[in-house]
Amino acid sequence: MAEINDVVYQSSLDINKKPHQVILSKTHLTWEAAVSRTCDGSPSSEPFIANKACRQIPLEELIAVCPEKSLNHSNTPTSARRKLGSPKHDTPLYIEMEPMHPVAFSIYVLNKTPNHKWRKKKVTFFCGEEKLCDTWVVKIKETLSDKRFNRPRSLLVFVNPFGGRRKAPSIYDCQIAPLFELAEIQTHVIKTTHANHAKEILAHYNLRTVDGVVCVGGDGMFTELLNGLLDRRQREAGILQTPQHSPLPPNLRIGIIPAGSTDAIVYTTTGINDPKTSALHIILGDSIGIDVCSIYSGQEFLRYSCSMLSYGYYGDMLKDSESNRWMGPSRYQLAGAKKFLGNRAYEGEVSFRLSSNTETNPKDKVFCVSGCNVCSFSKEKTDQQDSHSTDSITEISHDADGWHRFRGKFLAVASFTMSCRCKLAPIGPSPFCHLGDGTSDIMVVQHCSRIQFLRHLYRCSGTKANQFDFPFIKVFRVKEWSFKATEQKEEMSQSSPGKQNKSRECRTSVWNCDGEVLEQPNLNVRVHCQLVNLFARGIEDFDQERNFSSCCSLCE
Ligand SMILES: CCCCCCCCCCCCC/C=C/[C@@H](O)[C@H](COP(=O)(O)O)NC(C)=O
Ligand SMILES: Nc1ncnc2c1ncn2[C@@H]1O[C@H](COP(=O)(O)OP(=O)(O)O)[C@@H](O)[C@H]1O
Ligand SMILES: [Ca+2]
Repeated sequence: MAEINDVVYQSSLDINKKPHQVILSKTHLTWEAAVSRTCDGSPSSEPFIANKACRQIPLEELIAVCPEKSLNHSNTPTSARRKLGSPKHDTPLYIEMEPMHPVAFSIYVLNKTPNHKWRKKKVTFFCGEEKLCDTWVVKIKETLSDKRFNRPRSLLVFVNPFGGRRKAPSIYDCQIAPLFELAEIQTHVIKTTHANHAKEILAHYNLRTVDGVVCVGGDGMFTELLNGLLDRRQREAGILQTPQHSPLPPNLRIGIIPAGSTDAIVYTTTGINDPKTSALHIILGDSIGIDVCSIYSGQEFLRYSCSMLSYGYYGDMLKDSESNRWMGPSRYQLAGAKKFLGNRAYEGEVSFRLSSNTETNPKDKVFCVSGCNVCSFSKEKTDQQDSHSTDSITEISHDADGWHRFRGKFLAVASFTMSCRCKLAPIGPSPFCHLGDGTSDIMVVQHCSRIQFLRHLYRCSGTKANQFDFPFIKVFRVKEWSFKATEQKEEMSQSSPGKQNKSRECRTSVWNCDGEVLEQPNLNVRVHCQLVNLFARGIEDFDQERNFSSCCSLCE
């Protein structure tokens, strides 16, 4: 076994009835078969192949440790109540046994499976005596509670019983609560009774008693928590929510257990929409800073958002879908098809300030991954005011103040502050968008034929990342932007002028903001780099995962 630094505790313990030397250090739990033996039982002259008999677990991946109350040394489950007497007895006879003192403990280790799905794996250590077992459990728990692991001990959980397929309560009770219990996380669980219930509670709750806030629901429910925490923080700090002020970050991390319709935020921050995976990210204390947009209508603050904000096609689709909430997630497909057939274009002007990160752009083929360099070294963190030159963008007028303007008739205008992966769009409608670079990707779909728009939508649902490669689509990486709808005009009916048949045609759409309708068409939006932290780590490199899962025979 390689030399291990910072040893906290070590002893010989049995795993699968074989003696092992087990070492707890400040960073790892390591075990190695104590004596290697050949097939005939005699000591081997060859050392064990490292990955067959030695296992090293980084403590960041240790989910929990528990004494095994029902195991004795010979690995036979026993019971405190034992059945006696002959099988002929109608009523079995029981005698009370002394409760068993645990002589074994189990650890639950993170098991990364393909497609970013996480599960737990159990390894049991037999100690032979109660005292040694107690010492091991205490030592491991003490080490894991070190601040550097940043694990939550107490959580406030909101369950939205009306989100998605209405399964949030059963998902929480059956899949998530047992995991939190295993990890000894205290929870205060609140089942919401109405929209904005969670936000109301967050306005007054004693947040010092918890280490994080969790929602069991969709993107809309997450956005409620995001707004609740940010509003509270600004109010307490006396920060005005105006376009001239920068919001302060909340002190708590947010966790999302997916139980909504789209679940784009969870998908984009963990790589999958799987409730147990999300719970494990929370238990292990993962943390990632994500960008948040503040949205205003003139000077009036409207709300915060961190995924998709879109006008025209996706706005109309959302508004239409609201009356069909009973359909669950498929309401979006029906409304999407209807609005596609309408092929409605809206006139307006998009203006924006480009990102200071000149080396990146929405088509640069650089995915945001866990530990992403673009996010880590983003210049937007320092809130730089200078935008780089945009000489290559010819159709756009630029002002001396760094603002660029783009006027036209649009089928859709959308800003993506993260790639917004979801089942419908597996690498996201803006695949190279970053979680924490301080920018949003603005997409403008100019008026085009249905077949052209369908080709764009179809490409969004694929994995080639070529949905922007059309002449009628423009994309920009920006740190601030605004939209102004062209003024409505009252139109006199040309067909029957004598009847004075005035018709006011609705020429504006609505905004789809994380699945909520914003009725004000004219918005100004600023991106705040990594303003909130989530219990997640971004999408991990897949090769790394494959290497991990084949590391050890004990794991198989
Ligand atoms: C040929 C048809 C192909 C269709 C591909 C369409 C691409 C879809 C891109 C969807 C982007 C979703 C971004 C996330 C939005 C959510 O915040 C929002 C609300 O999510 P929630 O219902 O709260 O989970 N959902 C929707 C559909 O607007
Ligand atoms: N008990 C409730 N009844 C009705 N609406 C609720 C309730 N709790 C939360 N909401 C609202 O439901 C909206 C959608 O919830 P969400 O969990 O995102 O589901 P979905 O993904 O299906 O839209 C949220 O914006 C939230 O404000
Ligand atoms: Ca971003």
